[in-house]
Amino acid sequence: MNTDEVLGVFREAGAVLEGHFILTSGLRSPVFLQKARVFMHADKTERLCKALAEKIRAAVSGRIDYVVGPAIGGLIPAYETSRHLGVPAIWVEREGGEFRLRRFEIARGSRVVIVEDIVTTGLSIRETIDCLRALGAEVVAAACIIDRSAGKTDVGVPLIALAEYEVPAYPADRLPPELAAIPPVKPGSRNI
Ligand SMILES: O=P(O)(O)OC[C@H]1O[C@H](OP(=O)(O)OP(=O)(O)O)[C@H](O)[C@@H]1O
Ligand SMILES: O=C(O)c1cc(=O)[nH]c(=O)[nH]1
Ligand SMILES: [Mg+2]
Repeated sequence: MNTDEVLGVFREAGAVLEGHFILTSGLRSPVFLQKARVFMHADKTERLCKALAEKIRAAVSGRIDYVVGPAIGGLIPAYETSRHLGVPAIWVEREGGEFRLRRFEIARGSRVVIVEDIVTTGLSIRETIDCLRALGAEVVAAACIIDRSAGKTDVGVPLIALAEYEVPAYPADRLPPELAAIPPVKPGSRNI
């Protein structure tokens, strides 16, 4: 799938929101990709994640033991992508604000691929990598449906994006006036 097709799926699902959004990194943006409105549709999710699984297979040589999804946004795409890769899906979730693998045990040396929904700064992927490496896992790659940094983010492992879509994001103290005029909302689950 190319970027236009991926964005077409998001638009069709009403998942491209406009307003004033507080992102998980604290940055502010006039656009928010509400992936949940895509993932509520199994057919759309299957199409995206099958294509992402094919990109992962082409990019990663050697075995993949687990796909790991960072909750909440990564849960559904990680599960669906793992189905196409034929490997189990597990997830990290926040405990006291930090990602933990609370429900699973993995052997040291496990080769894992992280599957995220959206990447903006890569912060959430880097936190997931820290958690997995502390458990002795080898993070062979990270993947996402849409990379809002359009390839500029460095997460320290290869990042495989189904689509790259550059969207403006601003520090809170450097908002353009048209954005400052709109009351902000924070759709994500960090800190709630
Ligand atoms: O690359 P980053 O700057 O980290 O931004 C992307 C992250 O933001 C969202 O998660 P969020 O913490 O908002 O919560 P969610 O997973 O519940 O949507 C999204 O699911 C990614 O995990
Ligand atoms: O950076 C984020 O927090 C973010 C951006 C976006 O478009 N969608 C999302 O779920 N999170
Ligand atoms: Mg998330």
